[in-house]
Amino acid sequence: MTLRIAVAGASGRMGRELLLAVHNDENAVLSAALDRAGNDFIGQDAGMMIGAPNGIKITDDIESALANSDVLIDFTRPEATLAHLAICRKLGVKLVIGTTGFSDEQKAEIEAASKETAIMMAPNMSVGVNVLLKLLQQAAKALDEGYDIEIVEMHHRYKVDAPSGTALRLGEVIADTLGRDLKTDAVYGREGVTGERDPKTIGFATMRGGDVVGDHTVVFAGIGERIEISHKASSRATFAQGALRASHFLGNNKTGLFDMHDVLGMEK
Ligand SMILES: NC(=O)C1=CN([C@@H]2O[C@H](COP(=O)(O)OP(=O)(O)OC[C@H]3O[C@@H](n4cnc5c(N)ncnc54)[C@H](OP(=O)(O)O)[C@@H]3O)[C@@H](O)[C@H]2O)C=CC1
Ligand SMILES: O=C(O)C1=N[C@H](C(=O)O)C[C@H](O)C1
Repeated sequence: MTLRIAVAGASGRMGRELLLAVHNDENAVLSAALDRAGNDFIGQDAGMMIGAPNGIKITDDIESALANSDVLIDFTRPEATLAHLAICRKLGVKLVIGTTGFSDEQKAEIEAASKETAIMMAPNMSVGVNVLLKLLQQAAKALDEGYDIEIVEMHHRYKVDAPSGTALRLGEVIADTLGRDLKTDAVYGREGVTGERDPKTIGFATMRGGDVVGDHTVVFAGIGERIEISHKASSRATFAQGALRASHFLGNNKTGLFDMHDVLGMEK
């Protein structure tokens, strides 16, 4: 069956990559392209974003755009994703959410909506990062005592949220594995006379610059040795391929909240 996929934030960095991925998928068709009201590309042919006109005009009319769509792929901003979510919920359109930077309340709203339509949400849709999340559980179990845990991430100069959604997920997985609570144990950057490191903390360091697609490193630092586990994305195509895979996965589910481990068939 050909899946009808709508893309939100169509003129954005991920939006363009998603348009290309859908264009190249013989089992999917672009059903709509959305962008923000006032965006320069509203009314233009979405295919122009990838040099292949397709007759689908970029629109800010969410409801009309989604009326003939099976799935919406959304890599935008939290407030936009929630506006799209409300319409997806109403129309029963499935949703792949790549947006990061949600508050706890916003995440709860997404979870509630998943009782009415199927949703896949992941801060990082690359296969590599989702394998890294699994490796981390093993490493954290073995390195619980005597190793300080720090998470370092670097992204391009245009990124608006920090730490990255992926870095936060890495921290959550480590905290869950070790029975710790990231809400109390996270330290987001250090400055001045900080005192010695509290062993139960999980530190985060954020760098921004240039065109870095997405680098993440988890450091387990002990006395006499240090383990570093890294993932470096060199192209956004890896995220778009994950989103496309997730869209097809949702085709088989009516409701529920899923993550990339479900999509990839990896053990929970
Ligand atoms: N899960 C994953 O694997 C990945 C997640 N991401 C996340 O995806 C999101 C987007 O990243 P990126 O593509 O680089 O960002 P961009 O800024 O390049 O694109 C965002 C798009 O969303 C649109 N937008 C912004 N606000 C609204 C709004 N209120 N209503 C409708 N549309 C809106 C923007 O329009 P305008 O330009 O007019 O503001 C733009 O087209 C981020 O949260 C990022 O962290 C990124 C890569 C991978
Ligand atoms: O904004 C980005 O670019 C990215 N955001 C995601 C995040 O916040 O983790 C994933 C990826 O690293 C790129």
